[in-house]
Amino acid sequence: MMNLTQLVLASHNAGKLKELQAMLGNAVQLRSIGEFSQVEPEETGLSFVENAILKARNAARISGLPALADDSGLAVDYLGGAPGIYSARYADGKGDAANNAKLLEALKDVPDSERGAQFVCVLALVRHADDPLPILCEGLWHGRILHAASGEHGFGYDPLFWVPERNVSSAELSPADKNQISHRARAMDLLRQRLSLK
Ligand SMILES: O=P(O)(O)OP(=O)(O)OP(=O)(O)OC[C@H]1O[C@@H](n2cnc3c(O)ncnc32)[C@H](O)[C@@H]1O
Ligand SMILES: [Mg+2]
Repeated sequence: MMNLTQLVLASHNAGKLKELQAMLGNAVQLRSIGEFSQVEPEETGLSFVENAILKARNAARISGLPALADDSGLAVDYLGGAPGIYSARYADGKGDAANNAKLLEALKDVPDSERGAQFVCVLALVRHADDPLPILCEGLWHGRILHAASGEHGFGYDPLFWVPERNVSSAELSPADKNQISHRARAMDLLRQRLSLK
């Protein structure tokens, strides 16, 4: 279908690169878009799908290579699905710690029964910048927002995300365990099937 030995990952997030490369194993080598450009495209879409496609096209254009993008985020039930596609910018670009602090504040005094949340991941793969048929795969991971951060692994909102099937936070899972069950793992399973990898 395409030369997958040279796939560029359209992400400036080191945590994503690590997880996606671990999931792909030796089948495909991901090159970071950071090798080609430090400029991050503006994520102007209204959906995870639109932003994933936008990032993939931008990376393919800059690198001249097929590109994989990951647009992801945390949708909190009590907040009507926020921060959602704005998860990275929730605290106005001040970073993971500020995002987490803002989320805890927004859910202050909200009982466990109303703290449900989903991690969402959309992967978009384009063969070239103007590809008329991007491959799209999505994954959801259901959990609950904790009252305080816990755990050192992962990145982003992981310390606040309670994983009911394991009784730990997502940041308390080993990287290998997270990569078996996360939203990103589910999306990647679908992508592997679509590409006939495995
Ligand atoms: O757009 P790129 O360059 O890929 O990097 P980014 O970090 O800006 O990525 P997004 O725009 O997709 O925003 C994703 C947000 O959701 C968070 N997030 C996504 N997946 C996560 C995960 O597995 N664990 C914790 N937080 C996650 C992440 O920390 C960001 O705040
Ligand atoms: Mg982003």
